[in-house]
Amino acid sequence: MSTKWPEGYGLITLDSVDSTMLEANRRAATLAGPTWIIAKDQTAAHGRRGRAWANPKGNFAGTLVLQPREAPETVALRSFVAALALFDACVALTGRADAFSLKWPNDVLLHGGKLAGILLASAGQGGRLDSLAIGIGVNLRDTPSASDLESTAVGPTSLQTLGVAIEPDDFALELASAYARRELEFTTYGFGPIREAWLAKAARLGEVITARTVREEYTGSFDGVDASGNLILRTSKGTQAIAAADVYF
Ligand SMILES: O=C(O)CCCC[C@@H]1SC[C@@H]2NC(=O)N[C@@H]21
Repeated sequence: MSTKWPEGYGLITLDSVDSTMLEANRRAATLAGPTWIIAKDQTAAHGRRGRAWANPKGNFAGTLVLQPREAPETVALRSFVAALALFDACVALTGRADAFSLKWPNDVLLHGGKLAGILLASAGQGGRLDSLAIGIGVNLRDTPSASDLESTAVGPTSLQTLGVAIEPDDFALELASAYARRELEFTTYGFGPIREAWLAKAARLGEVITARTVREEYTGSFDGVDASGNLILRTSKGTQAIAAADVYF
C-alpha cells in the first residue's frame, strides 16, 4: 500500500525561504493545526547552537509546527519522537534498518556519519507553550563540505551513499506519515515506548563518550536516557544526568 499524507496535518511548500524555522515563527499564530512547512531551498538555514546548516537543493528541509498542550518538559521530549520518525522514514525508503542509528539528543547517523539533524524551537508565555517548531534537515543527495564543519563534529554523509536516489517530496511524505504514527504513540502511551525504541537504535550505548555542555565537559560510559530525556553518563566522579550538551564519540 502506498504512503498517504497523514490526516489532520497541513502542508505548506515553498520554493525558497530564509529558513523554515523563521517561516514557522512568522506563521505559527495563524496555524490552527499541525502543519509541515517544506522548502526546496533555504538561504539562511541554521542548526543547533546557532550553527549554519548547509542546505543544497535536493536535500530535505522542513519544519513541523505543532500546538502542544503539555508542560514544556514533556513537549521537549518530541525531539526523540522526531528522531524516531526520521529513523522510520529512512528505513521505509531504503529497507536498511541496519545502516541507521540515533545519536543523543536527536541526530540520525548513517554508518556512523551524520545524515540528519533536528532543531526544536518553542514559543509561549508564562510557562505555557503556544507552539513548537521541529526543524529537520536531511542530506538526501549532498553533504556539506568539511570546511563548513567543526573539526570535532561527526563527519557528514548522505542517503546517496547507499545508492538510493530519494526526492525531497517523497521523503517528506514518508517522514510526515512516520511522524504522525510516532506522535500518536507518544500522546497515547507517553514517553516510555518512545524511550525504549530510541534506546534500541542508540549509537555507542555502553561505550565511553564525551558530552560538552556550555560550561563543562564530561567523559564516561553512556548508560542510557532517563524518563526526562537526559543523557546518563557514568563518570569517575559519579553518574551525571545531562539535559543539554553536544556529544562527541
Ligand atoms: O543538527 C542540527 O544542528 C540541526 C539542523 C536542523 C536543520 C533544519 S533544515 C530545516 C530547518 N530550517 C532551519 O533553518 N534549520 C532546520
